[in-house]
Amino acid sequence: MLKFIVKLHPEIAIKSKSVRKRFTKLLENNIKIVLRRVDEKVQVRNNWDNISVVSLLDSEQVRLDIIDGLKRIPGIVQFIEVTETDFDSIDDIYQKALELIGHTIAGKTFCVRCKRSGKHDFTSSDVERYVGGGLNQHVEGARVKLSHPEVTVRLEVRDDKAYIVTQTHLGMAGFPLPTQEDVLSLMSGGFDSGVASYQMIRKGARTHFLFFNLGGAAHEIGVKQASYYIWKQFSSTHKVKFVTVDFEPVVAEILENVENSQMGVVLKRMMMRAGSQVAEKLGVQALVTGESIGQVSSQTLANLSVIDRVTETLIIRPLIQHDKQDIIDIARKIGTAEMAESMPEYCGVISKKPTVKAKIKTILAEEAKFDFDVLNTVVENARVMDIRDIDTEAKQEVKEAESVSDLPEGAVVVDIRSPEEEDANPLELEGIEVVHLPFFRLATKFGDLPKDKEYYLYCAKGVMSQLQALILHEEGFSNVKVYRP
Ligand SMILES: Nc1ncnc2c1ncn2[C@@H]1O[C@H](COP(=O)(O)OP(=O)(O)OP(=O)(O)O)[C@@H](O)[C@H]1O
Repeated sequence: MLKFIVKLHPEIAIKSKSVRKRFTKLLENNIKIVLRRVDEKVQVRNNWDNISVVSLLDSEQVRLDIIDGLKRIPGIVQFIEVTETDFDSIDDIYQKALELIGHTIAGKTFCVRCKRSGKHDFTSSDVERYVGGGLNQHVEGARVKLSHPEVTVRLEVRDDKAYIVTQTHLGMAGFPLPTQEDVLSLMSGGFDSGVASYQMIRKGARTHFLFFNLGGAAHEIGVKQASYYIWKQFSSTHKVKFVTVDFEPVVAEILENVENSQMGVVLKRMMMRAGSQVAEKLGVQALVTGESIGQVSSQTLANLSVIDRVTETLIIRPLIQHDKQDIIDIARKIGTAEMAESMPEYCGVISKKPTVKAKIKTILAEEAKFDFDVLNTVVENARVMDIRDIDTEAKQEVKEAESVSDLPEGAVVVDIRSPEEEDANPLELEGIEVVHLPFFRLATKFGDLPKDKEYYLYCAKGVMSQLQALILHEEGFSNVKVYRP
């Protein structure tokens, strides 16, 4: 039996009874949805102070999948893994503790904490002393230290069962989805907008995605895949929309009419205007961007203030004070960094000397030359899709092989992982030709491979391989598929 206990987030625990009830109910439901994909009979119980998860599928893979699932559900700060055991005496509890957690205290200071409920002829302190004493004596280098020990061994005795905490895991924290109102995240696919979207999901806001296509087909593919990935990883319990607005006509109008140094701010204001209209259509109250103070010369307070004044809609900038390195670290942790690194960026407008001190009067004068029918038309023609269709469409476009036996005769597998990843986990496929071409070289080197073969891209998670295959298709390489075992 696998058992986990999801501790209640301290920020949820201090809420009023009715709010706490609503939050924990949502969390319970989300846990059920995610974990039923691992074990459809998983038992999830809301015990008010915690939520317990039990699976009778006693396999290591199921255990790892449950841990992975719980780590990707907003609103979970911490969860513990527990082993349940029967006992007749305190010594039975000690023996089981020695077997399960003895190795975790070797060479360390530790203490034992026990909670007890039910009728027993011993107290919880008796258990702490007996188990602590035994471990102190029999585990190499382990030493009891009651204040500030390196490891705390946690036990619970409830009636005729004892529970031993074998591991503590950290979750993504935040609040359960959807305890906050919906938001619409402006996604450009770089490090920032991906992390900003993740931060809003983490805070319990159902996060829809909006992409302004400035003219790069490969960029659109990249942003769609990155958005789908973020949704699938952290908020797949709730359906969201992905919206594409064709911004090429708006860019053309800006290039033609707006003074060079003001183009960047005007483009952002056009995005906010369009974003507000799309948000209204979707019934969403706030826009999210990945902007951060001083990150690029145009992201100054003066410019952000002028950008804000274009709309009444709330604009949230979760990364406003983050350093770039922090953002990249988070992107790496959540798995969007490689996608951001390989995102074919498309700027649309490039100013030689972009203003860092936009003035509302100057901007309004520039915008007076702009034909707003162009903006209204692109918003009217916005394509709103269910985010799940991104994957369906991608799978229709790029064929997949799920095992070596699916690979046709003469097929070549292209390992697109980074050299470090390849070294750590080499890909060995008997009888199949494997070529190594890291994803960041595909754009420049794929064309050099012989044209008469079929290529199956491979990466660890199957996300980058799909993204890169779609981009290569867009570039005319129809002989590219995905190998996703
Ligand atoms: N084509 C676009 N579609 C949707 N949103 C966009 C687009 N371009 C920019 N944005 C929004 O504006 C923010 C700032 O964009 P900008 O290009 O100035 O900075 P950036 O550092 O390149 O952002 P990112 O790392 O997110 O690509 C982005 O984080 C995103 O929220």
